[in-house]
Amino acid sequence: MNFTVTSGEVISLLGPNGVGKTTLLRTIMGFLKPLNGIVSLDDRNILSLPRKYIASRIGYVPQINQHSFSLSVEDVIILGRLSHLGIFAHPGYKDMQIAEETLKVLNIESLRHKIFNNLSGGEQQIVMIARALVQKPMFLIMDEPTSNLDFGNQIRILKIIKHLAKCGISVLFTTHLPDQAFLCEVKVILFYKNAEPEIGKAADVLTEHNLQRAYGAAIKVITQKNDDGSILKTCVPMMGE
Ligand SMILES: Nc1ncnc2c1ncn2[C@@H]1O[C@H](COP(=O)(O)OP(=O)(O)OP(=O)(O)O)[C@@H](O)[C@H]1O
Repeated sequence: MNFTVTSGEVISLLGPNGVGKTTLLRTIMGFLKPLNGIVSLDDRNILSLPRKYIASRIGYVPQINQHSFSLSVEDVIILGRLSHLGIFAHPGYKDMQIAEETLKVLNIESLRHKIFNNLSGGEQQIVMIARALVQKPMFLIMDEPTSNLDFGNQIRILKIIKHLAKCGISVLFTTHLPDQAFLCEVKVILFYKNAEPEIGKAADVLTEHNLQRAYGAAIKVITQKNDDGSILKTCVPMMGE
């Protein structure tokens, strides 16, 4: 597969469990060596770039349950600033201010003194997003960022993704909910188990035929009109016989 993520572009990766979405994200970040081909960042092979440089350009939010911190939420978020600091430097006023703003934007100020390990899965997820955002990356990669979140927080994260894109930040995120790709009107990459992935606009790629092919289940794509006249598509998996 071949694709480019331009400034301010949002791409959503969809496909069945185990098809390789996380593996692709880890390869893009240079954690894994590609079996074939090249991942370029700023026109340079990512494998030739120092880890710290990559961390200052790409923020990563892994799938939940991959982190354990006996630190306060505030301290976990501040850790995200490390890629901008010298080896012996301590976070300064500017770093604290960025962390403060991010706590506010994500509406998690009340969690600041709580110990990360004692938070609920959804709360931990939002803190990990905050930790990536304080890096001020030009490119944010998120692996199922809304998987543990209630509807309110799912929408909050999707709005943040749209806001980041408007600010010129590129976002690549995996999801098991095609509705999110429709809501954000993003470009999607739909993976199949035994075929080349399909890349394009959500409305073109996420058809009933393609979704059934990808997930092996009948999925209805329902079109409805919003109050403002705009069209919204939503997916409903069918039980079948
Ligand atoms: N470290 C590893 N060593 C060996 N195989 C691995 C490793 N990590 C993942 N795999 C395998 O690679 C395949 C792709 O896994 P990956 O996690 O990329 O899938 P995914 O599409 O992200 O799945 P999900 O939607 O369930 O998160 C799976 O078969 C998985 O078992």
